[in-house]
Order: sequence, then C-alpha cells, then structure tokens
Amino acid sequence: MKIAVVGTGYVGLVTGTCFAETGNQVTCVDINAEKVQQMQAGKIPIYEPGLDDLFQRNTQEGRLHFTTSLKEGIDGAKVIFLALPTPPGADGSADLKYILQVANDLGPILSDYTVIIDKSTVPVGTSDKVRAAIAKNATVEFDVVSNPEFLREGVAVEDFMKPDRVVIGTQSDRAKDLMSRLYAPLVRQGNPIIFMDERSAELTKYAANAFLATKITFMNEIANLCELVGANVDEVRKGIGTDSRIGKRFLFAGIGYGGSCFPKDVQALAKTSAENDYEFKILDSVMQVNESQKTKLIPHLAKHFKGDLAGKKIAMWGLAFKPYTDDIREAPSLYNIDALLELGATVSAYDPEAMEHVKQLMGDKITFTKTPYEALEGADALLIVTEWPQFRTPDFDRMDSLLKNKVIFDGRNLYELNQMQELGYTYYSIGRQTIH
Ligand SMILES: NC(=O)C1=CN([C@@H]2O[C@H](COP(=O)(O)OP(=O)(O)OC[C@H]3O[C@@H](n4cnc5c(N)ncnc54)[C@H](O)[C@@H]3O)[C@@H](O)[C@H]2O)C=CC1
Ligand SMILES: O=C(O)[C@H]1O[C@H](OP(=O)(O)OP(=O)(O)OC[C@H]2O[C@@H](n3ccc(=O)[nH]c3=O)[C@H](O)[C@@H]2O)[C@H](O)[C@@H](O)[C@@H]1O
Repeated sequence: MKIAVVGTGYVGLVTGTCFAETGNQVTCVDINAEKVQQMQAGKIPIYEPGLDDLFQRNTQEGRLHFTTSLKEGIDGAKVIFLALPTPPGADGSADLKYILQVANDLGPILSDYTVIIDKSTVPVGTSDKVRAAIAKNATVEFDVVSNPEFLREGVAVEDFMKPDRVVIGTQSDRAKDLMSRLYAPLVRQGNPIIFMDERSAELTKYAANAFLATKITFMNEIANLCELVGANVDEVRKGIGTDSRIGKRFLFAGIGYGGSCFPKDVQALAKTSAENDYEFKILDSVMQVNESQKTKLIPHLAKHFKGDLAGKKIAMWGLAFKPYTDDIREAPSLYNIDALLELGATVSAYDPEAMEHVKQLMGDKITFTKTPYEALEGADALLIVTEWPQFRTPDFDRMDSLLKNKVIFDGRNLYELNQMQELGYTYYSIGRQTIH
C-alpha cells in the first residue's frame, strides 16, 4: 500500500519506518528542510535502539522516502498519517494549529478517496475539526480516522511492531477495511485491533497516559509514606505488583515522571475536563505531586550539607528523562540542575546520549564529562537521576577514590540497601530508609 506520513518526529519516523518494513511504500513529509535533507542522506535524526537498522534497510531497498512537499508526499497515497506536534498551548490545552494547518492544506490536493489518520495525541472532537477543515476544499471522498499511538521512546520499534493493541476510531467500513489490511502484519501475534468511534479512541489515548502517570504518582506517594513509617517501597511494590489486578509494570517510585507526553497529556486531559465543567480532581493531585517529586532529593542534599550547598560540587549521573533516549523534554534532571545552581552548587554531569541537548539548553552553566567516573572527580556527592544500565553496577572502589565524600543521592533506587551499608556509603534513595 502507498502511505504518506506527515511529520517525522518520534512517532512519524517510527510509523513510517515500521510500515515500510512491513512492505509498504512510504513517503514521509516534514517542513523542516534540514531534517529532510539529513534523512535523504541516510542519517536518522533521533536516537532510538533498533530504528537505524530498519531505516537503512528500507531507504536502501527503496520503500522509504522523504520530502518537504506535502503534494508530492501524498501523491497516490491511500492513507495519510498525521504525526504532528500537539504541544500545550498557553492554557494547557493541546495546540491543534499544526494538525489543522495540514488538514486545510490537504483539502484541495486530495485526488482520490483517502483515509486521513490522526496519529498525534489530540483532544476529543479533533477528528470532527480535521474532517471539517479538509471538507472545506475537498473534491473527493475521504475518511478521518483516530489511531492513537502508544509507543514508548527507547523501545518504540518493539512497541510499534508488536503492539499490545491497536485502537482505531472510525465508523466507516471502507476505512476499517483499509486499516485492518495495513495493521494485519503487526497484530498477527494475537493482539487485537479494537475498533470504536473517533471520540472514544481520542479519549482512550489520554486515559491511558493519565492512568499510567497516576499509577507512578500513587507509588511515589506510597514511597514518601514508606520513608516516614520505616517501610521499603521496593518490597511494597513486589507485594502489590504480584496481584494480577494491579500488575508489575509502571510501579517504580522515583523522582517523578517526565518526557514529552505524560506531563502535557495529563495537563491537556485536565483542561478538557474543565472545559466540560468537570473537575478531574485526581489529575490535579497527580500534577501537583509530580512537580514536588522531581526535586524531592534536594532538601535531603541541603540538609546533609548543613543547609549550605554553596561551592559544593555535585556529580549528576543521567540527564535524559529516562534511559535509552536522548530526549530531555520535562526531564527531572533539568529541575534538579536549576535547584542546585540556585543554591550555589556546581554540577558536573554525565549521560550516555543526552549531553548534547542539555549543552544546547544550558551552555556552560554546568560541566559535562566523557565518562561517569570523570564526573565524580572531586565531587562532594553523587546524584543519580536516570537509571541507565551502566550506572547499576559501577566500580565502587573507583568511585571511592574519586568522590570527596562517600555519599549518594539516588533518585532511581539502583542499589540494594545492604550493599551500600557494607560499602560504607551514606545513601539516600526513594521510599527507603537512609543508610548512614
Ligand atoms: N514522542 C512519543 O513518544 C509519542 C508522541 N505521541 C504524540 O504524537 C505526536 C507527535 O509527537 P512527536 O513525534 O514526539 O513530535 P515531534 O515534535 O518530535 O515532531 C513533529 C514533527 O512534525 C514536523 N512538522 C511540524 N509542522 C509540520 C507541517 N506542517 N508539515 C510537516 N511536518 C511538520 C516537525 O518539523 C517535526 O519534525 C504528538 O501529538 C505526541 O503527543 C504519541 C505517542 C508517543
Ligand atoms: O504518549 C506518549 O508519548 C507515550 O508516553 C509514554 O511513553 P514515554 O514518555 O516514552 O516513556 P515512559 O516509559 O512511559 O516513561 C515516562 C516517565 O515515567 C517515568 N516512570 C515510568 C515507569 C515507572 O514505573 N516509574 C517512572 O517514574 C519514567 O522515568 C519517565 O520519566 C507511554 O508509556 C507511552 O505508552 C505513550 O505512547
């Protein structure tokens, strides 16, 4: 099938590449000419494990193409995916200007029946707006379908190629048939395509993200309580996660959720609720708790150094909002850096993938090192922000020789308490007792 994908951010690029991998002819369209040139030259603009191999194979075998021209990109396409940004507007609601602009542009250039698919995360009712914007100038029949994306950065290819489910919002049999054929190779593992109306599909996406953000936040609050009552959140997690009604995943307490999606989508769902005169109280609490959770270790740090962090050098391990990505959008690291600098500390940071992005944002406000150990040289303490696997089993002897003090503030609970006790560290973590 011939497919067009408009927008080559995370979702567009993964969608385009994976559908090329299942044998389709895919053209990706982006207004960013530099990015398009880069992709035409065989360079992929994001770091995502496994994506580069698929990208190279499909471009070299002639199934994956790039252009800045919408008209050229959709020529002959039976389906057009819109994978455009939906950033928060000034009031917290999702800004639809990118989607509606492209919908306006599509109307006059559609030349045959086409299915236009919203892959972006969009508020309830957007498919009606997209339909109306296209219809203004369209001369052919078309359908608008909501097909939210559930991939996670870092494991995006796996999530896309073996989805738990595919949600498709449409009431058109013609669109259903096309979508079923397109997704058949991906759902052959037995995981379902769930058809529903457009509004339910749109809300499903926000409900999923808000539920997961709430699940994490609930565990962060349990962790805060654990610290006060002398319990261990990791034991509590195992204790409840084994209940199949609760499930083991997304129960890891830490220094808050970040990324380009949970924060913006929780906020947008709260906004949709407010617009419909409904006060979604849980969401307000989730946002509030997450905000303070991100810098939860800073007061411990300040207290440890007797309220005076001025001139203290803090080593930071991890900058990306989570491992296996270079994405720093809403990353807890940024909030911690700001808080530390505000208190007069200096920061030397290491991250395997995300340092370049932080450098662009912060310039020389902090220092960046080539290895995690170099960040420790002469540091007064280590603050762990992202759970990259290489931080899990470090050379503690080498760490001892580099750190000024044997003290670790761990926002991701990487180490066992008894191990830290045996090694003689002062060890602060989340939802567990402090080791002195
Ligand atoms: N990043 C993620 O992990 C996930 C994102 N989503 C949702 O998918 C949507 C897209 O997200 P990302 O891929 O992260 O976006 P992004 O912001 O990384 O990339 C969007 C791309 O669209 C391009 N673009 C903007 N206007 C354009 C136009 N008029 N024509 C062609 N291209 C245009 C930009 O140049 C950019 O390359 C958002 O609604 C997001 O909430 C959904 C699931 C996962
Ligand atoms: O809509 C989206 O864009 C995507 O948002 C999330 O994916 P992503 O933001 O890539 O990352 P997650 O793995 O969900 O992690 C989000 C944040 O939650 C934190 N987290 C996650 C799990 C956990 O147990 N504890 C925890 O603190 C992570 O550290 C990270 O900061 C969802 O998991 C995807 O299903 C969804 O498609």
